[in-house]
Amino acid sequence: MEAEAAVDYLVDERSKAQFDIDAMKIIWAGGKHEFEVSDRMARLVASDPVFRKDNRAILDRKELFKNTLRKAAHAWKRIIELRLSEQEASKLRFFVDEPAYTDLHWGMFIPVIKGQGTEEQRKKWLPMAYRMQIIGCYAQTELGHGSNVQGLETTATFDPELDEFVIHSPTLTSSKWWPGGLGRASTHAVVFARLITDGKDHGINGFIVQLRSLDDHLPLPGIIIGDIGMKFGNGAYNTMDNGFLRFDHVRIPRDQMLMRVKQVTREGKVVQSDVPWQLLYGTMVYVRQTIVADASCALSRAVCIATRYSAVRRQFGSQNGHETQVIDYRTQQSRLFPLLASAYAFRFVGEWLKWLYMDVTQRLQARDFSTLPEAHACTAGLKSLTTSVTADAIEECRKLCGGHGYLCSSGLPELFAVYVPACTYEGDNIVLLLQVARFLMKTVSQLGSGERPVGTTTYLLRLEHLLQCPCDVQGAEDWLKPDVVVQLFEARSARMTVACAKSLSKFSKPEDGFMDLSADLVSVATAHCQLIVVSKFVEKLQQDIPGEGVKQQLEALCSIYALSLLKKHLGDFLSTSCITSKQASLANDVLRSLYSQVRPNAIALVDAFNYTDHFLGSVLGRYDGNVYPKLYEEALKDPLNESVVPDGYHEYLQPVLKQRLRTARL
Ligand SMILES: CCCCC/C=C\C/C=C\C/C=C\C=C\C(=O)SCCNC(=O)CCNC(=O)[C@H](O)C(C)(C)COP(=O)(O)OP(=O)(O)OC[C@H]1O[C@@H](n2cnc3c(N)ncnc32)[C@H](O)[C@@H]1OP(=O)(O)O
Ligand SMILES: Cc1cc2nc3c(=O)[nH]c(=O)nc-3n(C[C@H](O)[C@H](O)[C@H](O)COP(=O)(O)OP(=O)(O)OC[C@H]3O[C@@H](n4cnc5c(N)ncnc54)[C@H](O)[C@@H]3O)c2cc1C
Repeated sequence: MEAEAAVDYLVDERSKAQFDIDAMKIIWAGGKHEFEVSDRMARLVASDPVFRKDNRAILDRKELFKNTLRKAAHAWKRIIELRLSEQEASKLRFFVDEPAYTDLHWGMFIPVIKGQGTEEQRKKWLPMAYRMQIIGCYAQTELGHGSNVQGLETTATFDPELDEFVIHSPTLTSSKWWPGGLGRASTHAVVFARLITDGKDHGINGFIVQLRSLDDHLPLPGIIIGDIGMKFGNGAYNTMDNGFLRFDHVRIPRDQMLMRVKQVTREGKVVQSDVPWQLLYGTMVYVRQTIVADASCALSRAVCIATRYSAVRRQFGSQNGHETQVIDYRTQQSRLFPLLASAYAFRFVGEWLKWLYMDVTQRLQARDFSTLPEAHACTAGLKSLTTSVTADAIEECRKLCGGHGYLCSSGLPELFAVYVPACTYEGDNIVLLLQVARFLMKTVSQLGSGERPVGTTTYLLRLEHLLQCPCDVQGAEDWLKPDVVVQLFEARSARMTVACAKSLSKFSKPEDGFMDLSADLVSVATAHCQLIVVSKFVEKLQQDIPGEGVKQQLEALCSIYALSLLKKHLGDFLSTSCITSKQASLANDVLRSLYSQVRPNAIALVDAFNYTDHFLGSVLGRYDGNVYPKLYEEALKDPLNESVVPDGYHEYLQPVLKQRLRTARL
């Protein structure tokens, strides 16, 4: 193929933008400093050949894993050499874009010790972990139980004679199963086990357990350990060594029990400290909050690929002598632009959730535990909502790219395979929504007793009004009023919550009601979480938004986000009499005009994510839009094309062909 001059096939598209894209980049990144760090780290990774990732789909598991170890070691080397800050290091790992044991070491092992260890324990273990002299993972889930944490079977029995705990796996189903980084890399784990003293079961607690020798990496006596095997997709999450682990009466010193929530004294007495026992679940709250932030990254990445490709791809019709760009089809817009709007919506709700998490952490330090239930409900619900939408959206983006979306070189199959377990890990999404519903039912039931709802449930204080208020939409333009839209989402959520609470009250045992009504409870929780996302988008727009045209674009996206949800869940809004069918029809007209408003800005709106071609890893999403020659080039690189005649021709193809020839002659 001839060498081509550098051409930007999307230059016309970029010239149509009606807003200051540099200002939007800063909004997306969360600030100037965040933008600068992110941009610098992305370029650093993209320019380093060790971080190449275009061969992942064709490496076998062993090569793939070794390559991941190599990249993680190289990343660590660069972090040390360049003296990167924690923020820079974490961005660098993010742009390396390969699931690895380091995610669990930094993302769960260190946080669990920070959150559940005593001061003394933090002083002992964290410096070693920060220097990576030990590598840790989070070993909670077992073969038999994941969601039901209280059902875990691993035991930690106190032996007062030797002042030790004996960690044991009494059954096959008690084998730890899934922890990332456990299979091959970790030297240590925080293991969740039943605390048993003097024959009494005191429930679940975390214990720091060394798994492998720090000299030769061999498992320590009594430890049976390995990788659980290949997972969904080629490459994808198979760079991670999710592992199994069994204990045969493994002894650890008493001071390796994480003792912030419960302590065991030298005599074997269990002392419950004054912090709520639910702090044992605190690491999950922290990680769920990071997963929400991560959802906007995965979603924006898929949307960036699908949007750029939709502007390049032409099929049918005629536009100034060319066929029509597929992005100009209304059907393409109505599938793509709500996803673009969701990417921005999740970005802002993720920012807010980070703030909420920091707020609850500070309160906990000051021994104010009042906002913990709300933080749990928000992190659980938003983790569930954003990951489910993102996983479905990546698949939708693949379809938006037609046949080429199915090629690995589009980047979408791998993105989907890596992303989709987010609907399961850190809490199955349905199980988490049921937690939100439980919280809402409790909040409503306490309204009569004078308990004031807080934070995201404050709207329930206006319950009487929300149960009967009509929707204030007379003409199409009313749908663009944020207060009208927010009140509508509040009314829908309040009405669904009250209806479910009424149905629940008919059961003599609340648990029976929860079982029977669980599908409705999930819908209630979803409505509440969607309200949170819409409100936080609206609140973001009430802040100072610098940059020409930036606020207008975000306003359009906010309306698209809310109105496309309205369209998707029309049944909820109509059946609760929140809107009339006439109002629904007006909302649909407004959506169409909003799509027209976004259309000329679509490419600039995805450019604002500031993704490098290396990070996107997609021929279809290339910044320059030079899709076809690059697709051709990628095809030629496939190992099947290394020889003109394939391996196996002489054994398996030729004999068949020859036989057909003989048959034909007969
Ligand atoms: C840069 C960082 C990178 C980090 C990694 C980033 C991304 C991830 C990448 C890859 C994946 C990697 C790792 C994955 C790890 C894991 O998956 S770790 C395992 C996670 N496991 C789960 O999430 C299990 C889900 N199950 C649960 O959370 C609980 O068991 C469940 C809440 C479902 C039920 O618990 P149970 O005690 O049986 O519940 P109740 O319903 O009776 O609740 C009792 C009360 O406790 C409250 N509560 C429950 N959970 C929490 C919590 N987390 N915090 C605060 N409070 C909580 C609940 O509301 C009840 O309160 P009331 O009594 O009603 O007042
Ligand atoms: C890629 C990946 C990485 C992971 N990493 C880790 C890790 O590092 N450390 C760790 O400890 N764990 C890890 N896990 C485990 C993960 O946290 C669990 O798989 C997850 O919490 C779900 O639990 P489960 O597998 O028991 O699902 P189950 O609870 O068995 O779910 C099966 C089905 O039952 C339904 N269900 C379950 N309970 C209820 C209920 N009460 N009401 C209604 N429906 C219900 C669910 O909705 C689901 O449809 C990982 C998992 C994956 C996939």
